Amino acid sequence: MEDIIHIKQLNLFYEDFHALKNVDLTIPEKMITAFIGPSGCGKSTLLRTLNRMNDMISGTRIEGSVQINGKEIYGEDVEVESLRKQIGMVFQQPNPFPKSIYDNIAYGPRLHGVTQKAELDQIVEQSLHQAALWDEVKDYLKRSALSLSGGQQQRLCIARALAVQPDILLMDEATSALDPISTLKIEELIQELKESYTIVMVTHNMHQAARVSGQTVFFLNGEVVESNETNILFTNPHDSRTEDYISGRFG
Ligand SMILES: Nc1ncnc2c1ncn2[C@@H]1O[C@H](COP(=O)(O)OP(=O)(O)OP(=O)(O)O)[C@@H](O)[C@H]1O
Repeated sequence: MEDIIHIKQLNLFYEDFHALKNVDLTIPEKMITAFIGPSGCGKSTLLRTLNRMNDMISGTRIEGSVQINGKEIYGEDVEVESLRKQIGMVFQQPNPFPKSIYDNIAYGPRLHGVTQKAELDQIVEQSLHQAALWDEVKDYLKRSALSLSGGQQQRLCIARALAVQPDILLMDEATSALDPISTLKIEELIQELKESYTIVMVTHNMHQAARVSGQTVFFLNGEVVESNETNILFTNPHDSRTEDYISGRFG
C-alpha cells in the first residue's frame, strides 16, 4: 500500500496556543485511518490541515510540511479550491444545502464546469449509488434534502463529496450525531468506499476505530503518540500512554 499523505514536523498554532507539535505521520492510500484521543488533543485540527480548512480560522500559523500525492499543499502555487476538490470533507452534523437532493449532488460538478444535463444525471445517480442512498431517494430527487432523516442527510453529504471525484475523504466524527442503525450503515458504506478512496476519520468511539479502520493514530496534547496498524495498536500498543487510553484509564 502506497502512502498518499506525508506529514513532516508539522506544528500548528492558534495565536499563542501550540495545538499540533512536531507531527510526523504517513497515511496509506485506499485504507481507512482513524484519529483517536481525548477531547482537545488536536485530532480535528490535524484533519483540517489536510484540506487547508484551517486557512479559514484567523490567527492560525503552520510550520512544517504536508505533502499529498507528492505535492506540498502549503506551497505558494496551490489553488485551495482544486485542493478541496481532491480532498472532500464530511462533518459531524449533516449539512446539506437547502436545495433539492439532485441539486445538492450536482452543486460541486456544476461549480467545476459540468453543464450537460445527461452528464449531471449520471453523476447524481452514481454518487447516490456509491453512498448507498439511491434506492431510497431515486423517486424523490426534486424533494428538499432537508426532508431526509439525519442518517440519510449524512449519506447525502457523502454523495455530495464523492460527486467531484476526490482522492481522499475526511470525516470529522461523521456518525456521532446519528442513531446506531444509521451509524452502522455509514460504517458499512465507508468499508466499501475504501476500495476506491483514502479515508481519514476522527472518531471519539474507540470501538468504531477498531471496527472499521486499518490504521489508527493516537493523539495526546497535540502530539502523535503512536500510529500503527489498528489491530496492533489495540492489542499490543507500544507506548504505555496508548495502553492507558485504550484500556479506559483516562480520556
Ligand atoms: N479556532 C480555534 N482557536 C483557538 N483554539 C482552538 C481552535 N480550534 C481548536 N482549538 C484548540 O486546539 C486544541 C485542539 O482542538 P481540536 O478541536 O483539534 O481537538 P480534538 O482532539 O478534535 O477535540 P474533540 O475531540 O473535543 O473534538 C484544543 O485545545 C482547542 O481548544
